[in-house]
Amino acid sequence: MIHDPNRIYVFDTTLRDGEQVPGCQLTTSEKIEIAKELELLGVDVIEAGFPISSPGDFQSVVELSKAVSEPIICALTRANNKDIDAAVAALQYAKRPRIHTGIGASDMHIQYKFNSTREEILRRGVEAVKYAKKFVEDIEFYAEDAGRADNAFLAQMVEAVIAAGATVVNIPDTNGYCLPDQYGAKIKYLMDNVKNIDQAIISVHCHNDLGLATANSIAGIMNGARQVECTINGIGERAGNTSLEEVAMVLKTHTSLGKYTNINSKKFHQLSGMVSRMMRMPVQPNKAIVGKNAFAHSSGIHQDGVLKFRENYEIINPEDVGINQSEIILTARSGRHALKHHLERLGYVADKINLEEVYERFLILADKKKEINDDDLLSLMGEGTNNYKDGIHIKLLQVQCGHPLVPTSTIQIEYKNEVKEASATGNGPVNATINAVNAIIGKDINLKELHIDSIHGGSTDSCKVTMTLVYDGKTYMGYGFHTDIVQASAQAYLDAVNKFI
Ligand SMILES: CC(=O)SCCNC(=O)CCNC(=O)[C@H](O)C(C)(C)COP(=O)(O)OP(=O)(O)OC[C@H]1O[C@@H](n2cnc3c(N)ncnc32)[C@H](O)[C@@H]1OP(=O)(O)O
Ligand SMILES: CC(C)C(=O)C(=O)O
Ligand SMILES: [Mg+2]
Repeated sequence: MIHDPNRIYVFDTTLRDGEQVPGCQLTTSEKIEIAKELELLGVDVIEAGFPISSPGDFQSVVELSKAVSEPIICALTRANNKDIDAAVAALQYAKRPRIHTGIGASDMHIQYKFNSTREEILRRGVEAVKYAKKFVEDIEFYAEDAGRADNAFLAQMVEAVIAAGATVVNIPDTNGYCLPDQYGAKIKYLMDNVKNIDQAIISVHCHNDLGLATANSIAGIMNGARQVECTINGIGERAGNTSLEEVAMVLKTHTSLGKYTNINSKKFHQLSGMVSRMMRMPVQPNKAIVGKNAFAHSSGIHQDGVLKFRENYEIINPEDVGINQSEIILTARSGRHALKHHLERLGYVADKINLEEVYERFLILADKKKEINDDDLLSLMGEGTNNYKDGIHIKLLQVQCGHPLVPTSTIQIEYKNEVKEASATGNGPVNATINAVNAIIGKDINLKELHIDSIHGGSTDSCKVTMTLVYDGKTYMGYGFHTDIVQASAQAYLDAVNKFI
């Protein structure tokens, strides 16, 4: 244990509370894969399962104990000997085992779940800690539904279980009921009123029924809790648990709080995807930190602001959570700055583009489509007649080909208000067309690569032509779209030529 009071221990319960969610059950090997990633993430404790619950969960705790060396491996039990025996057996290979036992602490649970009394429940909790302590040194006690429990009784319970040997005491807001100031005050009450509180670590375990799990956890930490229980992507019973990535980033972003964890946040993006895929549990797009849109900007004013200075609209550097860079999503709400940004990314030279004209057509397309992707942009640039100020435009194109003709192309192009025409032959209609263009512009151009793809497939489809030209030692890309392969190729060639002419 580290004795710095500002070091917050991260207790990950993705594989226990997270895995309780319907449909999220994992095989042992999937659990091991996630556990190894959690170890690399830097969590301090991995709650591996509830061994009494099924032979499969028991075996998972056994195998995980063997596979993971650095974090503490924790197993959950109810406050009874049978559950604890199972946990002890499952943890036999753990290098640093912990038993997490406990019982309901609210009057609601005491009366309506256990049909019991405070005294009896307190006795059962203490007995469980004492029993578990015979086998494992590190015992965490949970006072279930502590969020709704009477503070004076809770303090009595916490003091008694610490005296019985609990090393960590978990104060769960099991039903996500508390407000942040209530929950913070509850932790403070315990810190101020439990005589032996310095002999244990207080842990926060908050559920998200009112969307307050992260806020409550932070409130608990700021009032003396030194361990936070959480899950990747915030998965867990009902509305979920506190999300690990949110708590870690709150503490990292607000350095003035003076608290820190051992978490390597650069792994968040990858690990969130892995947990989501394995548990078949999609992450909501607007989820903080790891949602698809957490670093995506889609309205023109924001996009302009981000492009000018990232921090105008980003409080977190995406690289800090494992995302290369934020995204500028083109929609009908985007402006010219965003459009220009993407066209430049695709190789178009800004001061050669007729931005006003392209933007006008972009808006018409964007009103019909939710999102404009690269193919749409290339299509807009390939199909437009006035995309380039002073650029070369095709006025006419005619080809003759087929067996046994010699492929011949005649092209008329307009450049700076002058129309020029040439004909040429080639080994095919595309080659003939390129030769005809070269005959007009008279430059030494090397066509390095040519790709022709249909966009969706089928002979009635539009095709996309991508060309790479080398001119004067520099490489230029060009794109063309058309249902006619030769027309699309001529467009792609001139698209690249317009970038340097
Ligand atoms: C807040 C939480 O997340 S707690 C963890 C929740 N996770 C799970 O429940 C998943 C694993 N659970 C299971 O596999 C099963 O429920 C088992 C194996 C634990 C128990 O199964 P069963 O014996 O069939 O009991 P069942 O689940 O129907 O009922 C729970 C029993 O445990 C008792 N119980 C509940 N919590 C506790 C506790 N902390 N300490 C002692 N007893 C408890 C209930 O009062 C009830 O007992 P009763 O039969 O005397 O009324
Ligand atoms: C088992 C306990 C810690 C729990 O998950 C809760 O109270 O939410
Ligand atoms: Mg829980």
